[in-house]
Amino acid sequence: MTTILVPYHQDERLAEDEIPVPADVTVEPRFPDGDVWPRITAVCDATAVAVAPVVADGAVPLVLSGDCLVAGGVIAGVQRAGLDPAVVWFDAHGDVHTLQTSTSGYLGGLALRLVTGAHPGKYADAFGLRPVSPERAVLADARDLDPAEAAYLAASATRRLPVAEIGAATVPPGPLVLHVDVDVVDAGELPGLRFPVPGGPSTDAVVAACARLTATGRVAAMHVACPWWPAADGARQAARARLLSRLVSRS
Ligand SMILES: NC(=[NH2+])NCCC[C@H](N)C(=O)O
Repeated sequence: MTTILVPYHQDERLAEDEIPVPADVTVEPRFPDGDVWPRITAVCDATAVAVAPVVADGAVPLVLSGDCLVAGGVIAGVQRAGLDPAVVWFDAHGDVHTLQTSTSGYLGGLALRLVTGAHPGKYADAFGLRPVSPERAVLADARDLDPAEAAYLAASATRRLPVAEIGAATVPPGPLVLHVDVDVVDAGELPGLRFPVPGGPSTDAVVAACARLTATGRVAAMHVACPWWPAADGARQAARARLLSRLVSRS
């Protein structure tokens, strides 16, 4: 397995140990000056450049970043290797806002919607992502939807499933990209998240769902997004390292 670290939240570089995992490759994009969108898509493009050769070699890259928006880069890298993946999106949130519906302005809250084709001029087109059709995207958990997101999903082909129901038979056929925002895990087990949501599945349940999908042999790449604040102390840092190592090994 090749572990690719993308130590960014949007265009902000994270501190050295903010994603405590040993990495084979660290992605360092070259940023244009100015607007945040070309800077975000520079991260996605550099991620795709790192992912594509690993997939083309028949290996499964594991990408770790600080930000859900990196998912598009992972998917684009898998596409550059000649595959047409569906997406399983583990997240406490829907991430299906548009610039018009977001009430917070947090761009990570648009991430899945961007991957499925929203605002292509700002995102997908900039790094050659072919948007994933909404019926080839499944939301795992997404227990904290804003009203506009609930309205969109009620009419969308993107399905929502509890983590316990995620498995070979319930996800789309063909190759898969797994996107796991660590905030899918119950906030009580993972303090210090940017957008904590209680009432979620345990770490064990999330790791088991990822393991069920890995066992299908259809996982082409995995992205673990860590939108958390810097760890407040050593115990919290150690807990994060344990979570990531379990997700990486899916056991
Ligand atoms: N993947 C995430 N952490 N998303 C957080 C989104 C929170 C909220 N729904 C918003 O759009 O502002």
